[in-house]
Amino acid sequence: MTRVTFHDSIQASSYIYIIGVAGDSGSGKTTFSDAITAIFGPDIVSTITLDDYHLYDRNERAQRKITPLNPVANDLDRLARDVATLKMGKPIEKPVYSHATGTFQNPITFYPTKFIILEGLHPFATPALLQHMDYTIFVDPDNEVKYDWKLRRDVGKRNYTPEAALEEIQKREPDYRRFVLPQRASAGTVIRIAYSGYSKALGISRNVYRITLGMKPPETCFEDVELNIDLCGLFTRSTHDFLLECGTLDLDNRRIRSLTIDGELSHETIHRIERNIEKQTDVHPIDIFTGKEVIAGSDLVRLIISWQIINHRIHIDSKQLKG
Ligand SMILES: Nc1ncnc2c1ncn2[C@@H]1O[C@H](COP(=O)(O)OP(=O)(O)OP(=O)(O)O)[C@@H](O)[C@H]1O
Ligand SMILES: O=C(CO)[C@H](O)[C@H](O)COP(=O)(O)O
Repeated sequence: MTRVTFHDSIQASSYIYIIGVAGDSGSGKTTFSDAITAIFGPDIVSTITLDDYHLYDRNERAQRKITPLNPVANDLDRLARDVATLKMGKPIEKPVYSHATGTFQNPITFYPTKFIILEGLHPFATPALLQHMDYTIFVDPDNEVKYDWKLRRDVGKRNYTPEAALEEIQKREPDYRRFVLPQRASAGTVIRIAYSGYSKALGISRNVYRITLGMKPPETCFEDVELNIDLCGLFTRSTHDFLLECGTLDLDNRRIRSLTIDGELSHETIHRIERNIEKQTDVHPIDIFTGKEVIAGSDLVRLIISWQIINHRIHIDSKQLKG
């Protein structure tokens, strides 16, 4: 008898699963979204960047003295209508904003895939948007980390001078606090990123940060999660320092459990999680870590989040079958 795989059952189902990834500009949303795509496979995942829903181009924003973080500078009503259409399995005519020129291009027809990631400044900022979200993530780096990343990215890839990029960063901060940060309170998952407690240089040279993953208690629990720490290997083979800590995040008047990872773990430490995901998804091999001897916190967090999404998605199907 042929076994039905996760991919087959997802493809056969009409359910469109929406993942909202919110955070400031340059906070690492795309980096996390790309990892989810790599784990699930690009045939069933696509991403919409909400920058495409800006109402004004770069010049118009400057003239109106408004930042893109202000919801009124974005067509969030159109976005909510488009998400509703996609949820019904129908295509949309999606606007396109170019960061290379700071202007709009011709719209494109966007066909829904089974998982759609909406990443940007306001993916669940209004009730109309929030109601369509199946899974919500808020990416929350410390200002120090965020400013360093944004400066490097905007100068390197978006044609800003260092002075202009810095001025933009300072100008945006009040609007970030007022309009984007409040979404953290409704996010199911919060990812906090700080420079490593071992050394700041590790972030710049090896992408190693102190990552804290905060999660609302999940509707469905993980199956067979083992953080397979080989104690013998820890003393004989492990060459890097790392820290794993279970704690509590007090944020936005709520208290959630958290897992903090700092430093570099040997690949063997997370091997068992990878294998479990492969067993559940039939994606063989999940190789986002191929060639890596050591794994950092953001790698592990991407894996844990993907696994939680898989569990939640399977749960939706089983609820529909029962109901
Ligand atoms: N986990 C990470 N580890 C190391 N560097 C990162 C990480 N996340 C992001 N960065 C760095 O920060 C820069 C900005 O990240 P990214 O493009 O993912 O942010 P973003 O939130 O999608 O930005 P925007 O909304 O402005 O497009 C990247 O160019 C990358 O170099
Ligand atoms: O990253 C951003 C928001 O997520 C940008 O700041 C916004 O899209 C405006 O883009 P640009 O500065 O290229 O005109």
